[in-house]
Amino acid sequence: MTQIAPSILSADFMNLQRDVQNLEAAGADLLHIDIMDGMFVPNMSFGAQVVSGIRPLTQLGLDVHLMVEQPERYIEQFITAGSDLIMIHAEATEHLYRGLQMIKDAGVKAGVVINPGTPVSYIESVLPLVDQVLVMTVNPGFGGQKFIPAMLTKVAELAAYREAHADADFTIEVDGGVNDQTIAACAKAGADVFVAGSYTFAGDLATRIETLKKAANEAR
Ligand SMILES: O=C(CO)[C@H](O)[C@H](O)COP(=O)(O)O
Ligand SMILES: [Fe+2]
Repeated sequence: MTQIAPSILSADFMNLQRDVQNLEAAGADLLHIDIMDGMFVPNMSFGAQVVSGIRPLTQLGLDVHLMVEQPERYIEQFITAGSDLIMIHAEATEHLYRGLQMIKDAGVKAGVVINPGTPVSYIESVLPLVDQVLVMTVNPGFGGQKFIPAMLTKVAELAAYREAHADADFTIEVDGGVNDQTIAACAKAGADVFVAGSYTFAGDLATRIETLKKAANEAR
């Protein structure tokens, strides 16, 4: 099933409540929330307080992308803040399995993320545990970057793995440079959840979300 997850990185932070509510009214399926620590990625965004602030404003699931070194230090905060799904980068911790287990033990969905330079084989041992795999289709840290088409082979590899393993029960998400031109190839490769920040906010929200959904569904 296609799910469009607008990233609030492209929202107007001084009018975040308005933008979150407009996204829900416009037909977004999830809210993608980017947390950047200025260490794992060369940019900072905001912390768990913002997730707590958003939580009572919307019924949408909060899809939290932690671009943070040693994310296990902050997992509890993001659970308490009301995240529905917490994703940690495979490259950011020596204790990937432990981090994912911490999230699952709290009854929250857990996701693993891989950077453009990280192969699917690196996360194979955690695939039976996770609810979502996020394939970065840009180098993490900034919105508005160009989609990297070579990442599609990883999406297809994950889709084939899921097909072949009865114990695999994860959605495949793509993040970075997703727009009306790039989404079809992602859907064809097997992605289910599509993050779109700059594209969604560059026009009428409902029209853009609908355009993305239609292009993904037609490509399947
Ligand atoms: O994780 C991210 C950046 O690291 C963002 O989710 C992503 O870049 C979305 O922005 P855009 O759709 O503008 O590429
Ligand atoms: Fe993201």
